[in-house]
Amino acid sequence: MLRSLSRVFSYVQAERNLKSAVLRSLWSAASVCSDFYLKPTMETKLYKPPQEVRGMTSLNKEAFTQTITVPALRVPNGVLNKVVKSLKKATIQRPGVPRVVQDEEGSSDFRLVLLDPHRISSLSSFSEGEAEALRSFSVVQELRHYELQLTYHNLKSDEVLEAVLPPGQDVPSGFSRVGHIAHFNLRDHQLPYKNLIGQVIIDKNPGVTCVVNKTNMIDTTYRYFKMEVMAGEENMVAKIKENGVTYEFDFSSVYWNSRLSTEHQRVVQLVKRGDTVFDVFAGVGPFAVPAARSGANVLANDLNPESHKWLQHNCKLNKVEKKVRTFNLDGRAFIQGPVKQELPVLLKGKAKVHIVMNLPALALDFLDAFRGLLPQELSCDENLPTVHCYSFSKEDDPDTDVVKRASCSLGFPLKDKCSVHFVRNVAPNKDMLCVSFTIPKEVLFSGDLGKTDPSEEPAPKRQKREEATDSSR
Ligand SMILES: C[S@@+](CC[C@H](N)C(=O)[O-])C[C@H]1O[C@@H](n2cnc3c(N)ncnc32)[C@H](O)[C@@H]1O
Repeated sequence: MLRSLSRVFSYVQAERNLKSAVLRSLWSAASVCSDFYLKPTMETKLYKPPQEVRGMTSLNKEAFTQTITVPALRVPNGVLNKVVKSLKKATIQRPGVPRVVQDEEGSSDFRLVLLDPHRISSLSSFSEGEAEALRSFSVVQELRHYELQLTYHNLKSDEVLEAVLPPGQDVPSGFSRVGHIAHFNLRDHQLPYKNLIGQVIIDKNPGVTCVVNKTNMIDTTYRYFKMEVMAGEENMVAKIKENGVTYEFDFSSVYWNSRLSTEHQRVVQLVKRGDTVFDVFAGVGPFAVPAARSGANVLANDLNPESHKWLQHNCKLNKVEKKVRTFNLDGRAFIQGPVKQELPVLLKGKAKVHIVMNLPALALDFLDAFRGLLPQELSCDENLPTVHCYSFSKEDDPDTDVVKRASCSLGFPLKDKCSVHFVRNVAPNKDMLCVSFTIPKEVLFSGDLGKTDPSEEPAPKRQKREEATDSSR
């Protein structure tokens, strides 16, 4: 909010120096015409808080206050709205700063329209369209100086952070948000300012009440990052909506990645009413819950007891607890237990069976759990389950890489019998992909784990399993 208005200096003197001939002709009809040249200091200071704030580690909002000078136009009330509309790109655009203020000469018939000094340094700065509009509304061609007090509240977060952090070092530019929690991956040089950064992010982002820094420590099994609160409340239980479904979970102890929402939706759209979904690495339910809402029967599993707890919670929250059976098992035990038990009946039915395996760092290695899962006498060609298995790849040809590794784990060549979907680039030279295929009957019913020859080279390099710096998990 504009705090104080100081003096208005009127520059009402004959125009001598308009640069553009076009503008000159547009404006020459007027008797009084002035040019407005901002002193360089005015221009450079406008969006930069005072030097004293440099190096501040504890936020002192008052230190950011400064008075700046901006150009202004005195406009009759009758045409005010039209003028503001015509000058949309020339008016000052600051959070909490009005574009129109009282006329300091005290006339209630006029208002001052504040202009952006980066755009308007003289009358000749107006575009032809703007100048034409001013002329048609008979606005007197005179630019005034207006002294405006800018405070911390009028600054954007990157302006505050650029002013505080050491010059030349990058400020944290972006963050991800999960409900009320903003999470950062701060660099070492930013750590001394972590409390201040957190407070600024809370102040400048409505709805953010907790800011955390994800440390480089990832829980290797359950895939959640260790994090510390930089500012705000310590409440880590987030409530979010993804594709119309509400989830709640403790962000500090389970896996969640908002960047997977499109992928969750893509897979769930393949599921029809009456189908069965086995979600081997279910997390807090972003495949399982919407699939159940679509009318599928779901068996969802996660090894992390906290994920399992929130998975159950989310089933209740979305009223699908009767459609979802939850398990707290290792993925292999889930495949060789509940999946193995349910499949024989499902194979005889018409409804499809989907098996989702989203643990990209390791899921391909779990595919061997399907080898000989069912006895030979149940062998059939119909209605074999479809697997959607996720993987990271750092190879030049990631599609070929994941197909090779899936084939190797299954002990069966999948080439030409699967599709690969690119999910997202998670780090430089590191992609996340989803390989989808029908489990070959030779795999599911072989009864012999060692006999089948994949007839393909094993992957040249094993994926490095842990990437502490990988924010994707
Ligand atoms: C990448 S997350 C995916 C979660 C969820 N499907 C999603 O898309 O957001 C992988 C999940 O697998 C779980 N997990 C890790 N190792 C596991 C294992 N051996 N067996 C079962 N679940 C496991 C983790 O706890 C985590 O919730």
